[in-house]
Amino acid sequence: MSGGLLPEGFHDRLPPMAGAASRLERAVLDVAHGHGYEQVDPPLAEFEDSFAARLKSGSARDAVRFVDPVSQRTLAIRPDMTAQIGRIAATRMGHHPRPVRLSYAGPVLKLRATELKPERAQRQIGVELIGLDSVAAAREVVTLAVEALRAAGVEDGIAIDFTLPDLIDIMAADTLTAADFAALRDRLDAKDAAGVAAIDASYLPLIAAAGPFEPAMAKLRAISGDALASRLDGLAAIAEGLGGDVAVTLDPTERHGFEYQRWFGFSLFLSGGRGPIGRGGAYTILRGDCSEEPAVGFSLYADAILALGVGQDERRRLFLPIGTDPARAAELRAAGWVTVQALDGDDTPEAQLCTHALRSGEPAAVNR
Ligand SMILES: N[C@@H](Cc1c[nH]c[nH+]1)C(=O)O
Repeated sequence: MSGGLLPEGFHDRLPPMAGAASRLERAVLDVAHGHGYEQVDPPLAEFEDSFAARLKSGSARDAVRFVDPVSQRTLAIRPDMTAQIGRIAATRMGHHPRPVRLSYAGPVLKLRATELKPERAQRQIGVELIGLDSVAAAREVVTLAVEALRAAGVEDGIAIDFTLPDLIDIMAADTLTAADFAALRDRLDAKDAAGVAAIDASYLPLIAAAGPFEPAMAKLRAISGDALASRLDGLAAIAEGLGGDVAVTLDPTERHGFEYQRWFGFSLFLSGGRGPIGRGGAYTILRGDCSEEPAVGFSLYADAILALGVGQDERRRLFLPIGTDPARAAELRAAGWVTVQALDGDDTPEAQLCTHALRSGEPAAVNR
């Protein structure tokens, strides 16, 4: 058969990965629940405009779209869940006192894959805190992301890279022509020092103000003067909440993957991984009545985390020969065993991928 069973970028999750995926999801949502975040579960697809217009600077660019034969309207499959959480907070939960703390988990579908991220069908697990984007709110969300990863079984190797997605808007929008401003953003995105210097050499130090957090912050403070002082103090306070075992870096002009995040954003990495395992930051929700509402949150990318082996517990399965007393079997399950009952006399522990077999009423390791 040509082309395989599934389109490129789609995959089945088999045992034991599918089990690891649901344990990861549970662990993250439980930590969020413990901090007051309650779960919402929006649908897989909705009106395209919801994705395009709910978040300031958001778009439906990444979404697979189709015309719904029933409503005759264009629907989009969600490429990201944050806009849906924003819609819920702004509409059906619009009357709730702020801040509102919500969590979510579910599949998303990207229109295009990239070389670094060939998967189109992915799963997000995240939280959004709606109504505030203060330093205290940001600090809560960032530390929650780290706590959730730890609860999911990540012991070490967590790294956070902070960015200031609207930094250039603040520093340069009023001082450059629109064309130069666009070119500057483009060259900074490409980290092209010669290109930046050709537009305005005074922005060149921004490229150098990247790397380990403290020295990069010092460089950025030196360049940016008073305009950014309060933001940089805020960022320092967020980073301070993380403790010494998280590697913190700053890449102040990084905008890739931060379409709608504004005053601060962050990418999460695990050592050994190729790309980010999550992103987050502060953004603005557009309410239907033209008013705006600040928010902050993060999404973890389950597939990227699972690819690093997180949450795969040792498989321990106990084979129960035919005729095993059901009461004894129940006792063993209550003691934590996974039991696999033989259904006929020909069945074997090996065929059932069992690590143990019940011999004379007690579990014994199967020699393989
Ligand atoms: N949903 C964003 C991350 C985010 C959540 N909240 C704010 N930002 C992403 O997946 O990249």
